[in-house]
Amino acid sequence: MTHTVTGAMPSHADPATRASELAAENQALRARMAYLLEQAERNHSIMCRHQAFDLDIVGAGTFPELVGTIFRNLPVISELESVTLTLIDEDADIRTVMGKLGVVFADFPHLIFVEQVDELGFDLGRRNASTPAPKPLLGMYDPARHALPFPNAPAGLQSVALVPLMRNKRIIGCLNLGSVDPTRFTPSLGTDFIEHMASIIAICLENVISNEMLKYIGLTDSLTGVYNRRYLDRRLLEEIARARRQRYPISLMFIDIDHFKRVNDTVGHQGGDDVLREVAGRIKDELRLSDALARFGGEEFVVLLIDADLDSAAFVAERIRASVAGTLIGLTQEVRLSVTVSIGVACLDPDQAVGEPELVARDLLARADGALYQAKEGGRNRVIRHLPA
Ligand SMILES: Nc1nc2c(ncn2[C@@H]2O[C@H](COP(=O)(O)OP(=O)(O)OP(=O)(O)O)[C@@H](O)[C@H]2O)c(=O)[nH]1
Repeated sequence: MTHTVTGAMPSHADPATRASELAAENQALRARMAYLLEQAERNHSIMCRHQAFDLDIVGAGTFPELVGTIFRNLPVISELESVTLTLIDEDADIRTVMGKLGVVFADFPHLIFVEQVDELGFDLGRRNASTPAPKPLLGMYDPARHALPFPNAPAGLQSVALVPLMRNKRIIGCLNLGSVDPTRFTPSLGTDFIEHMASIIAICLENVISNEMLKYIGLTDSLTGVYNRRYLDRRLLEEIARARRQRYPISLMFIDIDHFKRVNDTVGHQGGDDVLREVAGRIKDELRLSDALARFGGEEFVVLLIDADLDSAAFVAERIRASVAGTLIGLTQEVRLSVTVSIGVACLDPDQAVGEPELVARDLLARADGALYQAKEGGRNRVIRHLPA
């Protein structure tokens, strides 16, 4: 929209003509003012929406909360038809950890992972510490060229901006913006605003990913990759509360590798570690996703089974026992070991789970541990249930 305003030219016309000229000039100035005001208000509103967005993403505490906020809010506040995010995840660490923390990637169809930075499509040349960050790529949407950043492109997509996400001179991914307006992203457009937005998103992503990684490390056993005791203690309290509310039983297994000292003595500590990893894997293979497996320390594992009574827990325990005992564990081509486990199982009946959750948890653990002791005493390589009195 353009407005032309008549300049204040001296007029030699008669007073009536002069008055009507001034009135027209005045009206044009008012229209111009109204237009500028409208623009200022619009810009102010965009600024406010972006500030609110920045606060939302800075406040996101988890990875799904952050990417969810970006995909939900950015298209609305920026009036875009498509917003996607590509993250570089060389060794699939982000996907592995987020998956273990319960992130369901199917919930985020606009989240794309690539292994290598050159898959993002920027002209990177030879980069070193002083090379400036690559500039955003703006231009017409090309279905073939933009298939990776826009896997589910909305109908009528016309122009796109691929904005690198930088952290400490390193490209961590790309923010992909798409519009049905062909003039929205043209190569000549200034990119300061979208670069600023991408820099905030990059900081938030890095923070949240580091936090999730730390959370994961704090809750898992570094040797076997299964949960650790701290996680299980916490989860057990939550599950006791939920089982009481929803009135279903939960069961707990104590699993201990038999004569593990002998294993260490025979194949050394490294070999013993390999056996621990293999046993953890075999236990895991027999469990449902909702069950939790933790290494409790040494050669002892605990499994928490949700919505499982004593019979079904003992059935799973028997499968685990058979799986460990059934196939030799191969440490090298030559060294193959026969390993067995003893398992104690106890169940928490929601009707009897009264009292402080900490005491209920301690009692359940003690009952399963007591059953394990009986399994050891009874000759090992067996499952013993703790029968309610
Ligand atoms: N390789 C390895 N060994 C461990 C680890 N943690 C504990 N151990 C060993 O596990 C063995 C446990 O031995 P014990 O508690 O005597 O029990 P056991 O030999 O398994 O005998 P039973 O449980 O009675 O069948 C000890 O030798 C520990 O040194 C570990 O992280 N790696």
